[in-house]
Amino acid sequence: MPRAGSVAYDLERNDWNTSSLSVVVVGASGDLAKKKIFPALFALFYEGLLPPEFHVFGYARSKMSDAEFREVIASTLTCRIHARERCQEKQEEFLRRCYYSAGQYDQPASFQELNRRMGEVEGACGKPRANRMFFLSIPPNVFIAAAGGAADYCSTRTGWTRVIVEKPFGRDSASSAALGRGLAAHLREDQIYRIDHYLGKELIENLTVLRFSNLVFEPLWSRQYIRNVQIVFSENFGTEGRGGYFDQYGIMRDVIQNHLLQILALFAMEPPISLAAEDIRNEKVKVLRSMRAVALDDTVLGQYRSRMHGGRTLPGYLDDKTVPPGSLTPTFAACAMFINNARWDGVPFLLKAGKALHTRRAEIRVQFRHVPGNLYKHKFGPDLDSATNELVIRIQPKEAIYLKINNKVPGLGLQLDTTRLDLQYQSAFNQKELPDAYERLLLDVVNGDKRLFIRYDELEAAWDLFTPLLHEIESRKGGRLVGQVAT
Ligand SMILES: NC(=O)C1=CN([C@@H]2O[C@H](COP(=O)(O)OP(=O)(O)OC[C@H]3O[C@@H](n4cnc5c(N)ncnc54)[C@H](OP(=O)(O)O)[C@@H]3O)[C@@H](O)[C@H]2O)C=CC1
Ligand SMILES: O=C1O[C@H](COP(=O)(O)O)[C@@H](O)[C@H](O)[C@H]1O
Repeated sequence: MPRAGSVAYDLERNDWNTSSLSVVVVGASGDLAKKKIFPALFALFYEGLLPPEFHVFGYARSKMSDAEFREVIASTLTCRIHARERCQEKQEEFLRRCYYSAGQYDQPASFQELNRRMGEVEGACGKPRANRMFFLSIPPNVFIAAAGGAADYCSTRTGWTRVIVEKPFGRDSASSAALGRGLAAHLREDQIYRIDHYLGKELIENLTVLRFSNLVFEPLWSRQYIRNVQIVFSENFGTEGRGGYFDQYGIMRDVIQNHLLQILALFAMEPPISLAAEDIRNEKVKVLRSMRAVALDDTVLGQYRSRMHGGRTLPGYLDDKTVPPGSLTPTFAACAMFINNARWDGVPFLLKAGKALHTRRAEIRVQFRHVPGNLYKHKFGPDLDSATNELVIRIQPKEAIYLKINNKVPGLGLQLDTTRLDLQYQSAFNQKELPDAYERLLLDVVNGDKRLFIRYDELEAAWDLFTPLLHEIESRKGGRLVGQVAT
């Protein structure tokens, strides 16, 4: 999907001559804030993509002064911008705009104090309007309290207030609905931005461009030509200290129900009537509602065990000290899903995700049907599948789009081989690094662009597809895992 414009802040929606922007990171002492949010904000600032009067406020229970907070942020800025020209100078400028306020997530007085500090800083910059963006980077048990604190005591009176919510958005349909009601008690839907960072990845942003701006793909995009679609996520590292969170959720909730299902919806949707957020989200939700819930018979689950690699013993899931002993939580899952509509009837969408596998990779693999009455059939031997055309969209690493085709090997004989039409991003676009997904998504929130955020009804439809299976698995033997496999 093309961006609304190449400029950073959209003057049609935000007049930065008369307004300021404050970004509040709630849970500023945490892992996500340090790993993703601060580096992304700095990258946007470095690129000149944030408005002139821009400030960052950290909020968490940990006690810190502004100076200590700036040190924490400075230690996180080893991001993609690090080696760039004038990075040090820009960092110092960025850090001068950062403030910290300690407080509890459920205490009005703490949020009132945050509001007072924000007002002070915003007031000093002399702009009559103040816009505020909150990123709730905290565990789910304090989501609602913090959303309430931010909305009820820190909403701006002169501009917009927007709140970014991180996954997990509940554990099943009922808890997600409860979370939705909790948020709705404090915020309007148009203020809530449910982030799924996979939607901010470059190749996912490109998916609709590929489909809808090339004549060659869209006519093939249906059951008539596509045999199956595989959406694959694998990581070559395990939970590594995040077991406390992960064990409560498992790979289905952590990756498949959100990241992979969102990719599926974008991949399979009908052409939207425009690129407007609601038109795109209307089409995505139709796909989700046309799907049948995942069946246990169509699912494989597993958990990684310890294994040897390069002379080293890699820990198993249960060796992670943050994982409860004897846990049956799946770290690997594969499931076949089906869309009951005219375009996709009978085509399996295989969603696979696993931690601590051999490689780190995320990709979409589209396998086409065999060529009817293929004149060269005898050249392929008995395994016609090896001659299947396949379109691969590699989301990460080494972003690429390639199409496997059958081709004559040059020379006098008639030998066929499978080769690739290959678009490798690094060489094609001469770009050493792509912006991180959080950069794109944070900028979208600043611009009020919701195309890449999850609407409430999409979330509801997504949980409806997985809740029966998750409940069935968890009711078996009081555990969460059906089978155990070594990676
Ligand atoms: N880390 C990641 O890679 C990803 C995280 N997420 C989601 O983002 C959110 C933040 O993640 P992450 O930064 O890893 O989380 P953390 O566990 O690091 O928690 C963030 C902050 O919240 C406070 N906190 C932690 N536990 C509790 C608790 N039980 N009660 C109240 N406050 C608590 C702590 O701050 P203090 O004690 O100072 O108040 C902590 O620094 C979560 O919802 C997570 O699921 C989503 C995708 C990826
Ligand atoms: O949301 C999550 O995503 C990460 C993978 O993100 P990536 O951008 O590094 O591919 C995953 O490790 C984590 O378990 C999950 O919560």
